[in-house]
Amino acid sequence: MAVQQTTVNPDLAVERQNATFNAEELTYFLYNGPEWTKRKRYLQNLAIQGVAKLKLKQYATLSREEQYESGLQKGAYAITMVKKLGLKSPAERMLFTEAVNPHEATGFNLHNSMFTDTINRLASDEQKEKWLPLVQSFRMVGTYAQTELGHGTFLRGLETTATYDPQTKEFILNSPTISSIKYWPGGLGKTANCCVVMAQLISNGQNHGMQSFMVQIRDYDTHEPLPGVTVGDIGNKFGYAGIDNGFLRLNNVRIPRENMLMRYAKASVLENGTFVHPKSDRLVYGTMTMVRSAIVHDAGRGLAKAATIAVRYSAVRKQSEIQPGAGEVKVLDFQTQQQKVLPQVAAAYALMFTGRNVLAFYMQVTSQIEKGALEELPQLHALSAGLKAVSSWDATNGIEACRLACGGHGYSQASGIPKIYVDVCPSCTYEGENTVMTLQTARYLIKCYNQLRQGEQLPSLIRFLQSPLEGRSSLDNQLELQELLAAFEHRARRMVHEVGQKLQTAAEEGKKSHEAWNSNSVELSAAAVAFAQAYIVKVFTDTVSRMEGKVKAVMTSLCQLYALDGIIRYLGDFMKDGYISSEQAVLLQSQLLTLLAELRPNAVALVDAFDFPDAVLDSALGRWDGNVYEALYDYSLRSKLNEKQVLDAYHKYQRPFMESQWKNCPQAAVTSRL
Ligand SMILES: CCC/C=C/C(=O)SCCNC(=O)CCNC(=O)[C@H](O)C(C)(C)COP(=O)([O-])OP(=O)([O-])OC[C@H]1O[C@@H](n2cnc3c(N)ncnc32)[C@H](O)[C@@H]1OP(=O)([O-])[O-]
Ligand SMILES: Cc1cc2nc3c(=O)[nH]c(=O)nc-3n(C[C@H](O)[C@H](O)[C@H](O)COP(=O)(O)OP(=O)(O)OC[C@H]3O[C@@H](n4cnc5c(N)ncnc54)[C@H](O)[C@@H]3O)c2cc1C
Repeated sequence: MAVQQTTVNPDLAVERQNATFNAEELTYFLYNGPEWTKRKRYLQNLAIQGVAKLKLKQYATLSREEQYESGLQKGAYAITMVKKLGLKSPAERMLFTEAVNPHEATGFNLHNSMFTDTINRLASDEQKEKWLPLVQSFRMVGTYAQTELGHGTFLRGLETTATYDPQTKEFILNSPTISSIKYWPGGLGKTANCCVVMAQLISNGQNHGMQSFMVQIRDYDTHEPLPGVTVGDIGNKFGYAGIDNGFLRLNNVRIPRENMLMRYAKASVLENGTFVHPKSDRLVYGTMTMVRSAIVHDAGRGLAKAATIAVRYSAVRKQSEIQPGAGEVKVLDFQTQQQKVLPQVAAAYALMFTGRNVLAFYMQVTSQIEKGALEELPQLHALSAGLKAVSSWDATNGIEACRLACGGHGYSQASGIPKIYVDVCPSCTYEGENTVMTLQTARYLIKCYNQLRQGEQLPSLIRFLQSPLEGRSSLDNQLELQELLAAFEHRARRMVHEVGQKLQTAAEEGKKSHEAWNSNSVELSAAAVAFAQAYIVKVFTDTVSRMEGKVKAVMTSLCQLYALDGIIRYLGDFMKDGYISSEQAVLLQSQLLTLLAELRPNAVALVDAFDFPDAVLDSALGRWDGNVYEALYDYSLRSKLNEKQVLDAYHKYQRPFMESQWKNCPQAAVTSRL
């Protein structure tokens, strides 16, 4: 029987009353004003009511197969409604879809994202004209098949081949080895009937590197695999149960010449098999850059949900006394608890702001690329790769910190946090494994360092590298945002210069550059992280400068907390060259604690401002009304194990085992009750 509660837990209500700012105003800032906020709420309510009508069981109680089915059902519903409502903007589509299947990946995910985006980006106008109507009407359901069993990171090592046959004007696709089997693409196993396959293009006996090809893998009507195609689901994973990540083996599968994606037409294979190089070999990597840019905001939003759950729960969970005899306190009143959850709130805001910023940069560079100007592509690649790594690492660690902050109940699926965690943490791996991504960023930073040595001007993104290395931080207890930013930029500058110098020395000593690179790669990766963190602090400080009134005051403290938390975590980096002195370090540590106390009364309002509906959080602990115990008990009553009092497993295994144990025990036969 469901336990009903309508009133708000007074412990949570009082938190909202005590806030020093109006959470609604911050919500307006996050969602571009009152009108957009209204629209967001309208769309999310519509989605939630629509899903309720589907009468689905709670996600956490479903088996893998049921989660896959529920994913398709909800995915289909979301797509139908998005079309019906005519939602064109990515933000509207994201908000609607998030409310339908929050952190529940579906078989359609890759169709809607990487598959469609790759066609838009890499297909010629004629190809788009042919495919997009089929894609949009779901006659074609696709995915992005790049990774193989043997290689995900090293794309030049991919083994799938597309060999051009000038006689028939076809490509012949093959997976020549076990390690060349495509492995991991989302929706490939059971849902997709087509995919963009990344394969080595071989023409006139020459390998021209990775290109993309449209390959039909299943019959449009029967959905059976086509001849030469072996395809299936890869099996259960750490999470992502709703999505059929798949394998694909191709054996002499022929596709017409026109199925090579030919947007950058000069990259196409002429009928006689001559290959004409595109303006940049890296244009074929464009979809990955787009998703890496999008991951930053998604990581922040995932962390924001976990932080909402942990903060609200910490404000209603009472445990132990601070003052002996004075009664139990909210766990949020413990300084240690504040130190666990408040930096996560700060990081969530920081990543969401940065995510918007990098997406805007992505759009700007993409429109330049469309006009043939590729100058800013290296900056975009370096920035998106580094931010993707730092944001997904921070969100993953932060979500886990939030789960631990919820004590035992955090371990229950009812908390909602495990579902968020398993959805966010693979972003450390997919779209470029994080360490590999930081090393890509480092490659760019070192290039800039070398340009600087040649006396060249650097692009604005990286201009802070030009400032002098000497100097000391002026940080004091005012925690000026510009001083905090200066500290992050100084640290990044020092780290890039230091490792750049090491590479330079190695070169002068005649060491091979690739060996020097590998033996300095821990430092190179750390320098890239420092660069990305400085960028995030910059975006956060710039964003706060555009705020007003009480919201600005609170967000300034939150920004200070974000920066201070980073400085304290990486204190060695900041002190190494004496930029921050021991006295300043002591001061900053105590300022961090002061900030925690200062922000404590606003903790609930800060997470309320994210404006997540209960259905999106899907959490007994993070619910708006704070009635967590009723919700937890209700969740338990609905456990499948509770559908019967005595389970078949009792008769099949437990009872026979018990009997086998007690048969030699004389006392055991005495009674059936104690
Ligand atoms: C819902 C989840 C769905 C998930 C889906 C997936 O996971 S899908 C699967 C996701 N899979 C992955 O994410 C796979 C990850 N792996 C990769 O992306 C690549 O193999 C690599 C980048 C690691 C190396 O690539 P490489 O061996 O070709 O490169 P290199 O190191 O020899 O550098 C050569 C030059 O290229 C430049 N450059 C490189 N990338 C880009 C770019 N995107 N843009 C622009 N430029 C780029 C680089 O800066 C360098 O420039 P420089 O200095 O010469 O001027
Ligand atoms: C949930 C999920 C969904 C996915 N969806 C898709 C999809 O839709 N389509 C698709 O094509 N793929 C997909 N992938 C695959 C994903 O893109 C790859 O797993 C990812 O790119 C990492 O490659 P890898 O698995 O080969 O890791 P590896 O490269 O084997 O990484 C193993 C270790 O080696 C290290 N390493 C590797 N190379 C270097 C280097 N050069 N320098 C230093 N260290 C290195 C890494 O840091 C890591 O510690 C998905 C993966 C997951 C988990």
